[in-house]
Amino acid sequence: MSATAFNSIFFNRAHSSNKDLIKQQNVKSRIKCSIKSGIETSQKNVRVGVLGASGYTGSEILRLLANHPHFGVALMTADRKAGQTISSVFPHLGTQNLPDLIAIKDADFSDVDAVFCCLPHGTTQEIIKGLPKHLKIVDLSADFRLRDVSEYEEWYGQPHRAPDLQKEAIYGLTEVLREEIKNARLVANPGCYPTSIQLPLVPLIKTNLIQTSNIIVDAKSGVSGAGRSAKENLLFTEVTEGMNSYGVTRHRHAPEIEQGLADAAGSKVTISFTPHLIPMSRGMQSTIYVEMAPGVKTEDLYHQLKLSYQDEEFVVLLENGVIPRTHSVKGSNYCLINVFPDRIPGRAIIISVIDNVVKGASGQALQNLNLIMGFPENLGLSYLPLFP
Ligand SMILES: NC(=O)C1=CN([C@@H]2O[C@H](COP(=O)(O)OP(=O)(O)OC[C@H]3O[C@@H](n4cnc5c(N)ncnc54)[C@H](OP(=O)(O)O)[C@@H]3O)[C@@H](O)[C@H]2O)C=CC1
Ligand SMILES: CC(=O)N[C@@H](CCC(=O)OP(=O)(O)O)C(=O)O
Repeated sequence: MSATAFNSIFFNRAHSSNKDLIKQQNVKSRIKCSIKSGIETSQKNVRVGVLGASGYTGSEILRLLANHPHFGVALMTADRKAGQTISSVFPHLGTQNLPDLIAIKDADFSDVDAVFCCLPHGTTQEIIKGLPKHLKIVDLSADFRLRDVSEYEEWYGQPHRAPDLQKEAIYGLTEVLREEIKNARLVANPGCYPTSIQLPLVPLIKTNLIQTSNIIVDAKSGVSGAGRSAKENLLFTEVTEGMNSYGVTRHRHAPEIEQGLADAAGSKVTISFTPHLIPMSRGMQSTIYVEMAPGVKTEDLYHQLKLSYQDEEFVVLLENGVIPRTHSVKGSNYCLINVFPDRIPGRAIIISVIDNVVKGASGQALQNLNLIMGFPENLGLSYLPLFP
């Protein structure tokens, strides 16, 4: 289908009244956010802001948007790097015709349709609370992921600053909550560990193939998962040639994962979860140990996952026996999964890999904004991985 045909389908579907249609066409004609990516400026008919564009997830959104036929970057913010050009901060994006980085307080959102919010958790609630209500928002931070604000306060150690907005937020695990996301104004994009863990477990729990009482997750992340700001434990000397677990028994992603698994089970679920930092820049593996329901075999888990994801572009069950590797998802929006029999009867081992910055953050965020705006959800995302 041509991009022009997409445009007319999109505008007819998403904007039913003539008034809205004219408004959108005006927005389209005003667009100046040209991008030297082979996609014509005139086709970029949705104006997008990237808040936190000088960070890892913000820059990854910009990389993905370079190949998006409809989303043009109208505005980009930074904190310490406000006032700088994108090519000085990220030379790999310097070929793109992007606006300069500005402080959020100087941003004018009147001509912007949607924002990706790529800001640190804890500061995001206050910022989103102050944004104009016409904006569609995909928030990559953890600030709106936990439905229960008291649980947020317990795990994040500070009061929730936007409890009313929390009620409106839809959790953005795309393959699981697609229909809800389509109608959302504010999407709470999942954390990277929660994405890699829930994608394999939710279908197995929903179909009662595994016990929910004894789930153990051993997960590993590349260092970009911790963001771009300088921290002592992220120095090259601290990270290289070694690995370490962190957040043992108390990582803030545990309640997020348990919330999603409890929704699938219809009852409370508690997991053992230990994350590790390993010396690579991007990538994430979750190795998940589960106890199967009585009479269930590993092949049943495999077939159920195959069935659940048979129509999904980005969640892929590998061939029997093939081990998922982080190398095989680098730079892409894929989640690769496989299931193996444990030597202990009745138990299975599930391995799930993603790129933490793509499917674990910016890629899934783009999938979600595509859905909200009525576009095919894979637009801008059909990259093959960068193996090796
Ligand atoms: N990295 C990852 O793999 C994942 C990250 N996330 C979440 O996404 C969000 C962004 O992460 P990431 O890109 O890694 O983080 P970075 O630290 O790399 O980037 C943070 C961005 O926010 C800006 N910023 C920092 N403080 C403020 C402030 N007080 N007001 C306005 N802007 C501010 C920074 O600007 P400047 O650089 O100019 O100071 C920068 O642009 C976080 O909430 C993170 O937890 C979610 C999933 C995975
Ligand atoms: C390696 C590393 O430090 N990873 C981060 C998780 C990244 C992520 O998904 O973070 P949010 O929940 O903040 O969005 C961590 O463990 O806190």
